[in-house]
Amino acid sequence: MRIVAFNYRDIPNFPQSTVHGHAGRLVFGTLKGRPCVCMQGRFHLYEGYPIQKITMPMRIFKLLGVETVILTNAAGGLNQDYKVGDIMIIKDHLNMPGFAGNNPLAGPNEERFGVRFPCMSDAYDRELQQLALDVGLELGFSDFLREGVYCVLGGPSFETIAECRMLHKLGADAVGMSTVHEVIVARHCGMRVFALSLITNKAVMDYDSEEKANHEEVLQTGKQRAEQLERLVSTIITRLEHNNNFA
Ligand SMILES: O=P(O)(O)O[C@@H]1C[C@H](O)[C@@H](CO)O1
Ligand code: HPA
Repeated sequence: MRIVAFNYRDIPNFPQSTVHGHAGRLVFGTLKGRPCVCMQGRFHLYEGYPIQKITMPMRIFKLLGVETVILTNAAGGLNQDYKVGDIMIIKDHLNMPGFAGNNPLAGPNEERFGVRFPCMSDAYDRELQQLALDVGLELGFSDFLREGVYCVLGGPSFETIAECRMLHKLGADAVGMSTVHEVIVARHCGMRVFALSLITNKAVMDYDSEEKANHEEVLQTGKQRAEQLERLVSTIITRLEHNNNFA
């Protein structure tokens, strides 16, 4: 497979990855015959970037002709049935920074991308969720494939026990520090969105627990499930190719 990669630092006005484990490259290539562009590393609020800057790649992708965006993240599991290593198909989100007015679409609306008040009740494409479940079944991944609600916080501190308990009560199954802002901007400009969380750690919900969330565990679980995640995503992409409804 031929790929062409650009370091973020060589792309004018592109933000730089500052997080350990995020390579900071934009990779163009074909995956199972379909043209793709892949971000090796994303941007987060906690890196200090304005929210419009961390979501800028979504608008670049739209201008490049991208129709479907597949987002992945690492997240802490709030749902007590979840295990480390589970892959959660995101069916909805809670946008905590958005509750406080920190929304990537705040400010003058860019009409060439989308409407002032975009709907978010259909943010996560249901056909793609079903496709992922079907593909997961075929690949024998059903034991660790889940569906749930992802909650974004600003980070970079991990959550307190009280915060985890509250988020769980509010209906979140997993908590993280990314994705939702990208989803909002991608949906605003009409791209189809599918998103997955890898449950890299269990959120600490109990004052007797000795467990502590840490980035090393997040990276380690990511490595352990990387191959399966790659098979899941690449097989989903293959199926997009075979179904005109998805093109
Ligand atoms: O970019 P994601 O959301 O996958 O990364 C998560 C959130 C923090 O950046 C980091 C914490 O370990 O992982
Ligand atoms: N909380 C927030 N973000 C995360 C977590 C977590 O427990 N794990 C990976 N990213």
